[in-house]
Amino acid sequence: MTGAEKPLRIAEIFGPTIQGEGALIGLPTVFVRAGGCDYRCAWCDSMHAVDSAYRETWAPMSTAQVWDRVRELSGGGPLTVSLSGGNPAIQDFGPLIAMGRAEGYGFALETQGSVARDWFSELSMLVLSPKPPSSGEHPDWAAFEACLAAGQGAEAVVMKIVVFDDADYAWAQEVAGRYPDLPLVLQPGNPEVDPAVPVAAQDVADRLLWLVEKVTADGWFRPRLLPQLHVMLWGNRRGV
Ligand SMILES: C[S@@+](CC[C@H](N)C(=O)[O-])C[C@H]1O[C@@H](n2cnc3c(N)ncnc32)[C@H](O)[C@@H]1O
Ligand SMILES: Nc1nc2[nH]cc(C(=O)O)c2c(=O)[nH]1
Ligand code: SF4
Ligand SMILES: [Mg+2]
Repeated sequence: MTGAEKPLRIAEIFGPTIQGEGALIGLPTVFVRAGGCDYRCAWCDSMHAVDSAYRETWAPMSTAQVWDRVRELSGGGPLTVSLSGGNPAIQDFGPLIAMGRAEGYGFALETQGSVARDWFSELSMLVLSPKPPSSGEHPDWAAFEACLAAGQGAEAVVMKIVVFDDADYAWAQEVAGRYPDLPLVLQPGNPEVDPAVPVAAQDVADRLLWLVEKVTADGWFRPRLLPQLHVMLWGNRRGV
């Protein structure tokens, strides 16, 4: 590590796999999962990157070390790297994005929209995923709007809302109405987040069907409804 650079805390780097969620669903990608989060969602499927009990498993890595691993896994790529976590926005991924972009890679980043960074403008896609009532968290809308402003220069900004129940659905409709110009994805929530417990693809499909029936019954034609494709394929296994 050089000079005064603060190491990144990295929970895992894995791939190539496919992007299982949202607007880039199905696209081959390599994941960089940052360790640490300012939220504690009741149903978080990535607690190994959130709970400080796992802190010892997060590797301190320089930007160059992270980049070397991404390059190794992607066989020289280029592809669209997925930055997730935890909340990747609580760390400085600006230098990594600059390094990758210089080699023709793109970057998509998933965040709840609680912390804005100027380097959001360098992203191929900023995915903002404000948390619904079932999460137990309460979005700070001023921070969310700062994220939207910071993402102005990004190639795309998308809102992705997880829906577990009727209250989340009503909340998603209300929030979507406040941001009429944002492309919107609704994703059914997965109540089973233990990596050791298998998830039946049919259960994922059933939860998506519940959501499809709601939006079609309501004549709400704006959102795109997508499952967590990786959960259908691999359940909650880590590293895929
Ligand atoms: C693990 S989070 C990490 C990035 C960021 N902290 C966030 O929440 O947007 C990645 C995505 O997974 C979603 N997610 C987390 N747990 C989930 C679950 N049990 N079912 C469905 N989606 C979930 C989040 O809402 C977010 O869109
Ligand atoms: N394949 C795959 N797609 C994903 N999309 C979002 C993920 C995440 O945990 O942020 C994720 C993940 O963990 N794996
Ligand atoms: S904000 Fe994202 S990573 Fe953090 S606890 Fe919620 S779902 Fe998990
Ligand atoms: Mg996940």
